Amino acid sequence: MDSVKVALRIRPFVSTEIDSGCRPCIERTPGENQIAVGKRRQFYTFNYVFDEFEGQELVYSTAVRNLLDNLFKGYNVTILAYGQTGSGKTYTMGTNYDGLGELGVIPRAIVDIFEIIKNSPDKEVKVSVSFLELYNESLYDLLTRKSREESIVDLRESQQGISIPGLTTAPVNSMQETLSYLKEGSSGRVTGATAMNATSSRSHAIFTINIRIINRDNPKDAVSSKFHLVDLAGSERSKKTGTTGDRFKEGVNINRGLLNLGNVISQLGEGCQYVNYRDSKLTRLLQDSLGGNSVTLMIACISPADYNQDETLSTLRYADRVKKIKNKPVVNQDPQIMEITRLKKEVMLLCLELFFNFSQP
Ligand SMILES: Nc1ncnc2c1ncn2[C@@H]1O[C@H](COP(=O)(O)OP(=O)(O)OP(=O)(O)O)[C@@H](O)[C@H]1O
Repeated sequence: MDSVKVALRIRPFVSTEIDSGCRPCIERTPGENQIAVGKRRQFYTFNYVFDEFEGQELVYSTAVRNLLDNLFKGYNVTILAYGQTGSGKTYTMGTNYDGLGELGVIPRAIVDIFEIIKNSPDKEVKVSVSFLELYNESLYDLLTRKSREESIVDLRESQQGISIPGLTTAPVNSMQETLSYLKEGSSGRVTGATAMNATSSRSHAIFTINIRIINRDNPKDAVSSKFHLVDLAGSERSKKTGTTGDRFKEGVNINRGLLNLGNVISQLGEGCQYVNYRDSKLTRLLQDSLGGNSVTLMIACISPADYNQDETLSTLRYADRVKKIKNKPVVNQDPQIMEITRLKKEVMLLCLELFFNFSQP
């Protein structure tokens, strides 16, 4: 089993691209999961490629449905939608679910999870959900009834792993109930207009489905897993998105989080003993779902337009780094051990500094 897979999704041209006379810059190799970009024909291959003619059902049934098996076996599963602003992440994930139109990944997965539970009478399955927004390095609980200012929560790290005290974790018993939480939470997410997308998501949205499966014949036989469905904020260049002021600051934070995520992913790929999860909230939050006992799918979303070719190439390079992780090493994430290593490094540096100071004539 590959623990990391990458799917590429090319969205259709949107009306603004058609109106401004954009030309396609992506060519798909027929019958292959491969594309060529631009006049120089730079080739990229992924586990899956979905072009503009392939809809939500095909994306879900090909790349996502099979991951649910892992979830029910006790693996943490993470799906990350990555791409520049306006490339189709929210559409693909179905994060802004309103019950209308073609369903994205999250609502389809919810439907299937409850179908699996219905067909497993020998198991008692407990499901709960939470919905977080990471905006400007602050975490907001999207399911709380509190005011926006009071809905800020924070991460706590202990030997048991990462926890978020005070986060609403709502037990759910049906598909309808779960979908209503998705709908309720997404209505509170921060959006803002950039030159590239009128309702650009300015935050990372993380919808989490927690599952506990207990064997009715043997209650000691139980497994727990987490399904993180992450709609990342758009990677962007402020010049192109035309952002200034608050929007610019948001952009800086978004890009920093995505850069750290990329670094963590590279370190996992290189088999590094220590991984810098601590550099951003996004990576700390996803720590137990990126390393170790987990399965990850990245859906890299791109626009087909030549106007966006540079951003498309940067998304493809990012996705290519992710693809290189074949099987994640089980990484020592014990915060105490990481802290000791950090302290050891500091002591060594201090000793060196002292040595050089004293050896000066
Ligand atoms: N595969 C697709 N088929 C049809 N329309 C699509 C597809 N993907 C995206 N779109 C449309 O493109 C527009 C931008 O998509 P979306 O808002 O999902 O982008 P995004 O990557 O989430 O942007 P941001 O990062 O700014 O939030 C929307 O109008 C959406 O409906």
